[in-house]
Amino acid sequence: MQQRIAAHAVQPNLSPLPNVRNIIAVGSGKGGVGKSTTAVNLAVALAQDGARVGLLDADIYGPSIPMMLGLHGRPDSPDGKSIEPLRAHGVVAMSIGLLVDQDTPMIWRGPMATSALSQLLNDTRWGELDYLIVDLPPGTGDIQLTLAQKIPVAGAVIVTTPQDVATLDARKALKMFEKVEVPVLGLVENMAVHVCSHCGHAEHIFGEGGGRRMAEQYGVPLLGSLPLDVAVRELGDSGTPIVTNVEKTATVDSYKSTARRLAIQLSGRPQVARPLSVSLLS
Ligand SMILES: Nc1ncnc2c1ncn2[C@@H]1O[C@H](COP(=O)(O)OP(=O)(O)OP(=O)(O)O)[C@@H](O)[C@H]1O
Repeated sequence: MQQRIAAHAVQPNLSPLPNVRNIIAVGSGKGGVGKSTTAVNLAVALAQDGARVGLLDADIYGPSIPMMLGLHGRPDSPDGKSIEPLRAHGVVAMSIGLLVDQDTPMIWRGPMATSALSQLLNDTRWGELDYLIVDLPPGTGDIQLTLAQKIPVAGAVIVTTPQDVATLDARKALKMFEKVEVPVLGLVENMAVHVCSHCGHAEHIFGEGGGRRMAEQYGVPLLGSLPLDVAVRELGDSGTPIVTNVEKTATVDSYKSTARRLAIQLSGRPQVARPLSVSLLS
């Protein structure tokens, strides 16, 4: 039988979800930095390495995971209570975007949004998972803080671009996770460099080295620097995350190595015995 990934410690006052060994939150201080794209590709890359992976789209106001994974149709609820996640590219996924009309704007206030997410987390039939990646809403407001406090996470990943305005907000995300005792497993610097597909010229459109500087300053690992690559956007829009591309490109490599570094960072955290108790979020 294949060796399974261990469960790692969560916030001191919470218990891990049964059957879900490690919840990893993906956050960003700022919107539009590529948090969802990164979450999707990391989830698929971990599954490609043999892990059992789930993806929860907690970006309730702009759920983009269904499109990025190419998911269609409504999830089943055989008993009228629990919901069956949908499956794509080796990952099981759940999103509020699968349960409401695409054109319906989410106008919920904080408490409603967090209780809807708690329900999605608890009522989805995830099955046995090694990793559940949670794509948080962008920012560091009340909703994000409440989620970081209530979801029993083993660690967080912060996505930023190298630009000063993005790293400034990413620092706030880092502080937010520290405040609620969620270990930051590392930073991912997205859109770090653009290589012209015609002439090969490398250009640092959003500045150079912002992610590395921030990682060094705060003593957190830089899990990866991902290029700005039109294929990431095109494939994301068509529901086939770039890591599913059989062509071995530098971009595919950088996502896969980022996923491996993430798994290694998590494996160094304190382990817990097999989770038995049910975590009830309110
Ligand atoms: N490395 C990349 N190269 C090219 N395009 C990218 C890259 N990363 C993300 N994108 C594109 O940038 C846009 C924003 O990405 P995404 O939706 O993942 O960001 P986000 O931070 O989750 O946004 P939001 O704050 O709205 O949730 C998308 O069109 C996506 O395809």
